Amino acid sequence: MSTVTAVQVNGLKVSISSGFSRKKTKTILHDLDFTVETGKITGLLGPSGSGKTTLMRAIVGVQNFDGTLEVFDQPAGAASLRGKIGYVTQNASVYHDLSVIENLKYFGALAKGTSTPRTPEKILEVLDIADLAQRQVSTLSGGQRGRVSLGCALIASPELLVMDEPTVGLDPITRQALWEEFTTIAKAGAGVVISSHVLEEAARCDNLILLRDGRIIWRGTPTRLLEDTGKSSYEDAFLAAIDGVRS
Ligand SMILES: Nc1ncnc2c1ncn2[C@@H]1O[C@H](COP(=O)(O)OP(=O)(O)OP(=O)(O)O)[C@@H](O)[C@H]1O
Repeated sequence: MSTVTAVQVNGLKVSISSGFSRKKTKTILHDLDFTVETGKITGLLGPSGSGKTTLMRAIVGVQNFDGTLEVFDQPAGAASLRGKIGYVTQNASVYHDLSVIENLKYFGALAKGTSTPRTPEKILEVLDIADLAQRQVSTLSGGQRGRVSLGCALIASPELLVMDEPTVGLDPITRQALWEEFTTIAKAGAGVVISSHVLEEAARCDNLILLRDGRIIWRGTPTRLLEDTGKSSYEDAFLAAIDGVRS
């Protein structure tokens, strides 16, 4: 399978105005350059506040920025990208007063016209939530709700899937199942960008981008991260990289 560039970032900078007169400017992302390819999982790792969510928001087109950010050769946020990108936010974005199947049908209907949606039944099967189909979302546990939210993003068969800590707070069995699903999605040809706090999950990514204070401090494969830092665990390697190894 040939890979194509899903995301091309050059000189990306995000600044936010704050204060009473909005005269104070804080730079959140500094001059980032990287690419994301289809067919691969790109992991965004970094301490809390390092800029992972802001970067994902820029990729999906809901964050102002300076520099160049193209998704499938279109400027981020272009109308033509609608339906091509699935975005899973940290907080489950689903309708709590609808059932699981109603949510899936709704998001599937929205996707019609811009992509070829999967069937709700397929999503229930893939995410192993068929037994929850008729349940109202408000009655689900946090982890179950997260899976439904993921399902609502997956139903559009996005060509680029951007997920902000989709496995946070989930039990190891569910995490394992979801990572298998992410791998399947990437192998089927989509680009997958995923942020995570669980450093051992880094091993499941094809490429890693380590962020600190809005700067990329290291980029490469998981194996190279261990080699470059001389560590045997991703947790130690990450801490070593944060302490100063440069790509
Ligand atoms: N609207 C905003 N106004 C001011 N500062 C902001 C705003 N949005 C984000 N920030 C700041 O930008 C920095 C990066 O935030 P961001 O949420 O992107 O980090 P993160 O790596 O995703 O963090 P976490 O892992 O805790 O979710 C933080 O210092 C945050 O406080």
